[in-house]
Amino acid sequence: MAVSTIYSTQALNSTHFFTSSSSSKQVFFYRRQTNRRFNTIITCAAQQTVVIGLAADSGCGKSTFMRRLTSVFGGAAEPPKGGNPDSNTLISDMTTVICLDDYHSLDRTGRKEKGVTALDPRANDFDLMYEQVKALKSGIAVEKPIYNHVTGLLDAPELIQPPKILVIEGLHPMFDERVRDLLDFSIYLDISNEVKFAWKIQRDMAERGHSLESIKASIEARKPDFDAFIDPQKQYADAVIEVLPTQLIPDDNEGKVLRVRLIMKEGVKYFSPVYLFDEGSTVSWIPCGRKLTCSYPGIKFNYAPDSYFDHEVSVVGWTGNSIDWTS
Ligand SMILES: Nc1ncnc2c1ncn2[C@@H]1O[C@H](COP(=O)(O)OP(=O)(O)OP(=O)(O)O)[C@@H](O)[C@H]1O
Ligand SMILES: O=C(CO)[C@H](O)[C@H](O)COP(=O)(O)O
Repeated sequence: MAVSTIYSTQALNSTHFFTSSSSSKQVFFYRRQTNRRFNTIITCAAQQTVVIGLAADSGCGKSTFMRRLTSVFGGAAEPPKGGNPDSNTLISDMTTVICLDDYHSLDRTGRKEKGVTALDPRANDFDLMYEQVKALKSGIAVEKPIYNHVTGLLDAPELIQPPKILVIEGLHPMFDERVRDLLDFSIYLDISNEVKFAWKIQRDMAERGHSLESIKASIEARKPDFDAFIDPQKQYADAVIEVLPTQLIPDDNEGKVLRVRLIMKEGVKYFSPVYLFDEGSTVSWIPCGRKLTCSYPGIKFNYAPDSYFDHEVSVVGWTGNSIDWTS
């Protein structure tokens, strides 16, 4: 039996955890609460690698979310020491995050020649992805390829040792059934088009030197493949985080205040969905205006059972000023 607490907030009466086990090998996580209200330290004694899948389109916050996730498990996440400076891998005390872009079978030129995007399964090697994730899960090191985002080429492989927690993040962690079956837990970041535009435009203009027009064109060009190959994966996720524009501020143009829905599958082994106040009930909560530091109603929460792709889920939703997980 294993327990890992991902997040804990006293205010919401919520403890979010998942567990993993097998008959022959076991994984144990122990939670030690610190004095700080929102801080949780996790230690882990693992005999089998736990595999977490995180799926989302480009610019939808995978790296940002991953930084928060790995920090919950402890230690700073850094690229492999002494390795390729353009490696996409991040290693911390307990986790290794590998980016599934490394399984692109076609480099940038190859994709251009064949007229396919990186989202297209034909541009990715799912056989190798499956073999390597399976090996790591069984405790075997692998020589994983590197897709170099600076040059657009496939670089020499890097050695990846089996970690306690392996996170596979990228466009397709739940696309191939064999890879999907290796996941102990899966998360899909479902970012609405408006928010995706805002995040990607701000990042790609500031950090990657792209023009507004080229960013818009790239999002549009990817859309058919996104709809065909990326978006459908959310049906398989144990948790979906939907990010939408807020409805709290009428005619909001800034797009800084967001509305988030955490959709948690019921009946997932070792995963207990969080709830507000009373499990199974339907709750809508607007905190007292006198206690808010912003204009009323600055924040709103709700919680209810629901259905999602034919399965039962619990949904916690919130909108307001305090939901930026980038800091
Ligand atoms: N929760 C959030 N709130 C506000 N902004 C966010 C949030 N998550 C991500 N962003 C912003 O969106 C941009 C893209 O995020 P990030 O780089 O994490 O995406 P990504 O999915 O890893 O992208 P890529 O695959 O293209 O490298 C960043 O500028 C980041 O600051
Ligand atoms: O969707 C992506 C990653 O999430 C990238 O577009 C894909 O990996 C190709 O990379 P590049 O544009 O650097 O050639």
